[in-house]
Amino acid sequence: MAESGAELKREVIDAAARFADTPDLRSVLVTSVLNLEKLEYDLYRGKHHWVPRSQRLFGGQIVGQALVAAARSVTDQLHVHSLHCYFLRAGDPKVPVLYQVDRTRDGRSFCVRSVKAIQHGQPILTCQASFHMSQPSPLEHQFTMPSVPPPDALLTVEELIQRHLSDPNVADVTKQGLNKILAEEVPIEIKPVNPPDFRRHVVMEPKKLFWVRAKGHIGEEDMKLHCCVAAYVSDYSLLPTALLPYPKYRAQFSASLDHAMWFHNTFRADQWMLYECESPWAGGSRGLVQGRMWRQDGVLAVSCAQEGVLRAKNTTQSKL
Ligand SMILES: CC(C)(COP(=O)(O)OP(=O)(O)OC[C@H]1O[C@@H](n2cnc3c(N)ncnc32)[C@H](O)[C@@H]1OP(=O)(O)O)[C@@H](O)C(=O)NCCC(=O)NCCSC(=O)CCCC(=O)O
Repeated sequence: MAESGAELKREVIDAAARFADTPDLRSVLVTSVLNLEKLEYDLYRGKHHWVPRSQRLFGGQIVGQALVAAARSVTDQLHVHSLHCYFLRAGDPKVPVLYQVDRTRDGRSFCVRSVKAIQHGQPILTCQASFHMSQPSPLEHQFTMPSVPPPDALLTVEELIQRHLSDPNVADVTKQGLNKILAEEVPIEIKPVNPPDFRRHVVMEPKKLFWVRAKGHIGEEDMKLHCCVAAYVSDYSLLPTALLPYPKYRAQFSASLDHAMWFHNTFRADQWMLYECESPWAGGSRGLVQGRMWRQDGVLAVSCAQEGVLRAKNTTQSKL
């Protein structure tokens, strides 16, 4: 006998849930990158996963791991509400990073941790993270989420690249660059709201919107873990927002200098969130970028801000 539509739907949902619980489908961010090894009291060691082509460690990985180390030293009643980091030295992908936690202050409702990320005996990042015991408040407001198509209606970056590559007029050098992007194992999925200008011909406003989520399953139990994953995700593709108005320029050297985040509401980093990125200013070989992550139901989950060094070269200048 044919199953009813509702029964069929239920079966599909159950199968998807069983599938999602299978261990090997868990996000590599949870099983490996953010799964720090404890060496000593308040001392941890992290593993690398994806290393950018710059061959310096991805800033989001270092921030995410530093937050894991900080979070391990606070009780379950405390929730991370902000962090402030400086990237002091390029991370070396050939050796692991150690994370040393200082229990800076334990207050009644707030508590602060300072984390030093260390390689070759020197700090590569300092991070201060603050945790708070939830308190009710009559003061509540937020901006309104931008109105954009839902993720189901959009293509992933990989699908957009494949579509672009199927155009026979694409230059070989562009093809090589795009194939390199396809080969990278970034543990994040992205669906741009406006298809990117792969040929970089168009002057654009320093603003972009994309849906983003961690690849794989995380589960809903551990909110602190979702914040650590969001810290990882938040550094990806944020700084390049400052380059959108300058298609004739290529960043010869770019690296994030600092990174700050504020966590406003609960969210799941393995579910689509809208990342709204904008750069209000660039100058003096630096650029400021700000980001907001929205839950699909319109709740503002995370805000972040970052300054980066951007040393740009005009690619259209004569080589004579
Ligand atoms: C920012 C710096 C480099 C600053 O250190 P510093 O000793 O003051 O270094 P520096 O003098 O700036 O030199 C760095 C480099 O820049 C060169 N340079 C210096 N001045 C100029 C110039 N005027 N024009 C062109 N190049 C210049 C220098 O010769 C240095 O080059 P070199 O490293 O020697 O090959 C350092 O603090 C650092 O490396 N911090 C860590 C930054 C980092 O690793 N951030 C995280 C990774 S970036 C990221 O994850 C964003 C990903 C975004 C994405 O793509 O999605």
